[in-house]
Amino acid sequence: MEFSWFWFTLVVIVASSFLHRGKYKNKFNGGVVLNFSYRFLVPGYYIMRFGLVPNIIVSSPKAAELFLKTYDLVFASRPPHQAAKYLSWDQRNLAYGQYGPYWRNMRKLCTLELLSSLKISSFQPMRREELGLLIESLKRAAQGHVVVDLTVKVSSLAAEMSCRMVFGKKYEDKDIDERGFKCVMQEVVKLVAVPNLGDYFPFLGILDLQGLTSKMKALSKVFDDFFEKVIDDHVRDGNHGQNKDIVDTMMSIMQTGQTEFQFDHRHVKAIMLDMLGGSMDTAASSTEWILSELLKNPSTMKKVQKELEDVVGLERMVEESDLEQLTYLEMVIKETFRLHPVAPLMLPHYATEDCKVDGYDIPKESRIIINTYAIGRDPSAWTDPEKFIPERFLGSDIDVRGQHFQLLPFGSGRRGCPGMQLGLLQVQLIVSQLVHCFDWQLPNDMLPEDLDMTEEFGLVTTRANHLMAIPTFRLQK
Ligand code: HEM
Repeated sequence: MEFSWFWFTLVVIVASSFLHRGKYKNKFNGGVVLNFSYRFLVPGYYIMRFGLVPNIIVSSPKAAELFLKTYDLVFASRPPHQAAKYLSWDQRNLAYGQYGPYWRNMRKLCTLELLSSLKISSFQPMRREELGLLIESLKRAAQGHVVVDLTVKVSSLAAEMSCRMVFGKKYEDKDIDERGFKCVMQEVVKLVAVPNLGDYFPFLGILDLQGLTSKMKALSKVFDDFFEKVIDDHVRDGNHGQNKDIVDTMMSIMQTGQTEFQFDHRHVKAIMLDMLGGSMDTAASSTEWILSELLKNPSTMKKVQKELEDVVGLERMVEESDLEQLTYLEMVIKETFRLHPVAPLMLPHYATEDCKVDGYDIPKESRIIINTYAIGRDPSAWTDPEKFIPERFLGSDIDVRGQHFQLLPFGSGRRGCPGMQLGLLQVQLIVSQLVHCFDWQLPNDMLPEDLDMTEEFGLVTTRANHLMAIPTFRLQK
C-alpha cells in the first residue's frame, strides 16, 4: 500500500489527542471527538487536541453565536500557520492576518476601496461580456446536443471573471507556470487545507517531514514572479482612469501613500492572492452545487425557470438589475448554501486570550473551527435537515449575511467574508443566466435521483465528480 502523509499526519494528530484527553476533560463539556469528518460531528461544541494545539469544534448555531458574536473580539484572530507564512508574504494578507491594527487597516482598505458597491458595479460590463461568451459556447453545444462539463465551464468562467477584475485582463496559462493558472491556484487551496505536522507540533516544522514547506516555498516563488510581472505591466500601462482594476487601485494607494501603514509590493501581492483565492473557487463551487440541486430536483428547476419567465420574459437574457426580483431563486441559493456550504469549516479563528464561554474555559491560543456543515444540518435548528426544501425560507427572515447563526456560508462578525456582496452577485447572475437560457438534461438518460452528490473535502468543498449535462436553448431570440 502506498504511504500517505495525509493519513499518517491524521493518525499522529489523533493519537496525540488521546494523550492529552485528561487535561481538558473537566474543562469543557464535549471531551474528545474522534471522528474527523465534518459530516458527523455532533451539534454542540467540543474540544479536541490536535498535536500540541487545542481545537474547539463549534457545531451548533447557539455555540457559533457565542464565538462569533458574544466573544467575537477574543476569537477574531487567525492561528499561526505554515501555509499563511509562506503563501501570504508573511501573513501580510487579510485572510490569514493576525487581528490587530494592521489587519483592521487592511480590512478597511479592502472593504472601502476594493470590494465596495461602486467598485463591484464598475465590473458589470466585464461580467456581462464573460457570461455572454459562455452562453454563446453553450448555444453551440445545444445545437449539437452535446454533453457539457459544467464543472469545467463554470470554474473557467469564475477564473476569467476574477482575473479581469483583479488584473484588468486575462493572462495566458503559460504566463504563470507550465501547469496553468487554475491548476496553480488549486494547489494553493490544497496546500492551505492539508493538515501540516508543523502547525500542530511547531518543533517539527523545521524538519518539513511532509515536504509541504518546500512545496509552499516553490509555489510562493511562482506567485511572486508572476505578481511582479503584473505590477510591472500596470506600471508600464499606467492606470486605467475610471475603469481601474483591483491592482490599479492598490497601485494608486501605494503611490499616493494614503495608508496610515506601510503598503508596498508585498502587500499588493498578498492582497492579489486573497482576491483571487477568495473569489474563484467559492463562486464556482457554489454555482455548481446550486445547479446540481436543480438538476436533482426538476420541480424546483421548473419553478426557478417560471420565475425567470415572469420577471425577465423569454425574449432577452437576465440583467443584473433583474436579480433582486428573483425571490424564489434566492430561497434556492440559501437552501443550497445550507446543505453545501463551500467553506464547510470556514477559516480557523484563534483565541488571543483565555476566555470563559458558557461557563467553560477556552485556553488562549486555541483554534476555533466553525463547522457550518453540521450547523446547516442541525436537527434542532432545521426540520427535515437532510432534505432540499427551498420553500422552508418562505416568510422567514433567515438570510446568509451572518445575522442568523443557523446559516453561515459567509461567516459572521469581524472576520465575516468581505467579498459576500460580490460572491452572491456572481452566483445569482451565473445560475439565473444558465437556467434562463437553457433547459438542462442529465446525460445517458440518468434519472435526477441518481445524480451523484458526493463531496470532495477541502478548504472549499467541491463535487467529487464533474457535473455533466446537455443544454437546450430556450429563449426566443
Ligand atoms: C460565494 C462566494 C463566497 C463564499 C461562500 C465565501 C465564504 C467565506 C468564508 C466562510 C470566509 C471565512 C469567514 C470566517 O473565517 O469567519 C471568507 C473569508 C474571506 N473571503 Fe470570502 N467567500 C466568497 C466570496 C469571496 C469573494 C468574491 C472575495 C473577494 C474577492 C472573498 C474574499 C474573502 C477574504 C479576503 C476573506 C478573509 C477575511 C478575513 O479574514 O478578514 N470571498 N469567505
